[in-house]
Amino acid sequence: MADGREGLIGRERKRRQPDPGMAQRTTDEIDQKAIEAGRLLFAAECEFVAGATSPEILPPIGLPEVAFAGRSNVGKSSLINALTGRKTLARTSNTPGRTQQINFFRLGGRLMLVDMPGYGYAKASRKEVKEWQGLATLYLKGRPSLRRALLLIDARQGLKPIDERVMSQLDESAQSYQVVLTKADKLKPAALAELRDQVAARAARHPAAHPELVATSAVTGEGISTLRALLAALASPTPLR
Ligand SMILES: Nc1nc2c(ncn2[C@@H]2O[C@H](COP(=O)(O)OP(=O)(O)OP(=O)(O)O)[C@@H](O)[C@H]2O)c(=O)[nH]1
Ligand SMILES: [Mg+2]
Repeated sequence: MADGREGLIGRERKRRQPDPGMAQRTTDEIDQKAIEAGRLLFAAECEFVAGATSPEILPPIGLPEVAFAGRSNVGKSSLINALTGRKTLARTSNTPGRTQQINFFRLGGRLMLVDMPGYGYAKASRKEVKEWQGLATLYLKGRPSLRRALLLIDARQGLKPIDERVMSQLDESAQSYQVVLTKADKLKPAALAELRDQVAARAARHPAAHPELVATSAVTGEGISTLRALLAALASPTPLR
């Protein structure tokens, strides 16, 4: 299936079976419902609300938040654009380190999408790198409204030592996170399947990592409806002011 729903279906089926309220529905109907909930959420209005360069100007706690984190150039901003179906909502660039602040996008009054500055970018001045990463770390560690961090990994590069360090940091702060492969269009299906297994096995050693791994492409749309469905489950059920 082109949008990578297979993984979701397998695990959701296991997880949802004991729920007595679901007894009358088939598992496929439930999966379709999740996909539809994701479609609906991401069809809603999405607007830029704030760009924070220091902890004092983070927007007030409100909506549940999902942060897009990962190395510079991994495709964080592109994934936000692909999910929301808006090409230029988050600024993307060929130049690593483009997103230099934490950008907040309010989706349908139900979820805040948070575009993080990338890590592992060597060219910026040391002071700048320290400042962005200080802010990012502070945000990831101490934000009560952060429901999940998505840790993006470039499918062409796989998990790097710096990603593992970030994962360990998230484990230590008990911040739930989920690995998302990006640029899946760059790999042949067999190589992608192998990478998925490899990364999933490594992620399984990290206590705060969510077991589900999603492979995405902002170019082909692979995995986008699956990720929308997963994020819809984290959103506020009703719009908040
Ligand atoms: N082939 C392919 N290219 C992608 C994909 N997603 C992003 N890119 C490209 O990767 C480059 C970086 O994308 P961005 O979305 O700006 O990456 P980022 O992680 O936000 O980068 P920083 O903000 O600098 O940390 C751009 O040239 C994108 O066009 C994808 O799914 N497939
Ligand atoms: Mg960016």
